[in-house]
Amino acid sequence: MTFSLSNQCARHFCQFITSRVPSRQTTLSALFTQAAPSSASSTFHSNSQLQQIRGAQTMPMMQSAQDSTASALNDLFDAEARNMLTPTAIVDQLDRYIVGQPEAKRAVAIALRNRWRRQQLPGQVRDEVIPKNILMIGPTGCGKTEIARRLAKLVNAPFIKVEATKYTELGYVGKDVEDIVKDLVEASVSLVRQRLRERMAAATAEKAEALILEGMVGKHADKSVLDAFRDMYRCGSLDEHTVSLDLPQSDNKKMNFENGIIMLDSFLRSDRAFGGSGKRQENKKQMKVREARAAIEEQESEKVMQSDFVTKEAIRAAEEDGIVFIDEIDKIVDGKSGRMGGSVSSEGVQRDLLPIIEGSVVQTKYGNVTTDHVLFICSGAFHKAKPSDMLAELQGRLPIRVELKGLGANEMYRILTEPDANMIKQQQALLATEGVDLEFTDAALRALSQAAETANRFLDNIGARRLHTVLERILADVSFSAPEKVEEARKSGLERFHYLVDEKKVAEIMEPLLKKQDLSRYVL
Ligand SMILES: Nc1ncnc2c1ncn2[C@@H]1O[C@H](COP(=O)(O)OP(=O)(O)OP(=O)(O)O)[C@@H](O)[C@H]1O
Repeated sequence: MTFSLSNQCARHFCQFITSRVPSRQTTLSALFTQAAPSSASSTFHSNSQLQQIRGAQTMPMMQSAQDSTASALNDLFDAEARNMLTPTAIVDQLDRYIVGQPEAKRAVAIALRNRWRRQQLPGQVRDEVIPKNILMIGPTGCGKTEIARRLAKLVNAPFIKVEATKYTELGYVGKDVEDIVKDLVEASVSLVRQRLRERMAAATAEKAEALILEGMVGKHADKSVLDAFRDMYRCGSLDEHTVSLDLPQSDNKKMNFENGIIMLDSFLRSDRAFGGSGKRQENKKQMKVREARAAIEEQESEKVMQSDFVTKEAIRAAEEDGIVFIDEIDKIVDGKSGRMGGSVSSEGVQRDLLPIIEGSVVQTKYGNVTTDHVLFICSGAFHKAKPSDMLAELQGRLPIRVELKGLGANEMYRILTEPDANMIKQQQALLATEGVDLEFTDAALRALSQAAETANRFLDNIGARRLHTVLERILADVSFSAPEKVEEARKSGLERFHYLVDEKKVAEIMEPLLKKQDLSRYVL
């Protein structure tokens, strides 16, 4: 079995050998069949020779892996970072992604801060404080969902968006309103799992490293040897090398969860087993280092994923931090006829939604979930019905009303150019992967925004979503032919293909389309 060492690693390793372990120099140097700094890689034989260097002491790495895992789990939702999120800081963050709509941003920032304030209160008062839910009123595509979604992301809150029209009065065919809470818990479970994975990444990597190195150099290897192997492991030189590992059984017992503190019993037990003191079924496996790393990391995170901690934390996060965005609430409001979609009473759906928004307990497969402190953000255009047509009780539960403005050409231009990772940057990044340098003149961006606004006026007003269709239209040619264009450019000695979108190009593509409204209905 052979494995490769990159130049850098080889140099690193040689320096290490000569500077730190002169007594082992001959043995370790003999492992290299080739260590010329100019060669692309160095090769040395492994398994049998590795046996020669197995020696003295093992590093106390297990303990540090456990410590970092425990701390990763205990600060899963960045409590410290949340403390810093004042309303001003929240609005500043939202400004990075959403153009304008200052009132709506302020309203959600206050709602979020109120949540934090509530969590600082002593138990009894805390339970009395109910969230002030929000009603966003504004045309389609003006940023209502985006504000709520970004807000949730900012604080890692479980978030779901639902369409009010999907829910029907109890007893009718359709989704049951309780599904809202069930979906929220599912979102919360996914979020907790994802956060755990991210948080445990360092700890599981550390654990994998410790186990693999132990498998390679033995439990009693000299510290200097272990350090040398760690250097090689970290620069990937051992990836293709085979290691024999005593993997823990995957059916580890679930972790316990008591008083909000995770008991890492089973985790520690499995570590002890690796130290040789625990009694455990033998499960020796030969595998490549890179496979072993993936297997250990997966197994370590699965141990936590299957624990009670995930469900308990998911329910807590849904109850305390959950945000439910109910879109098209105006579609279940019809003051005059009291009918929705010709079949089910809109008032009935509103009545069904009420207990969820007011606060009730819903049974889910993960356990009971109380909705008292879930933040509900309802939204609608309210072109026909008015907010005052809603059931009085529902109106009372949505005390914060904010109006969002429709988007004109100027806002469209800002949406195109201002947010982090805006549409233009995205397109440039996509085409750059092919070797295309995409450039827009400022006049082209203005013309494009104007065309989007005109299309919204003549066709349906779909807000900023129109920018996507217009931009796709303008870039359709270069998107299709990018590989060939780059090839041609390279043949003529250029590294990359430059594609300029100027005002003229926008006019050439958009003007004929905007003149033929029948056609633009399909392509824009
Ligand atoms: N003010 C804005 N700033 C930045 N992007 C925006 C803005 N308004 C809309 N967008 C973009 O347009 C798209 C649609 O926006 P969003 O989903 O927020 O619409 P909405 O107001 O919730 O409408 P609907 O009720 O139809 O869902 C999203 O991709 C969003 O990023």
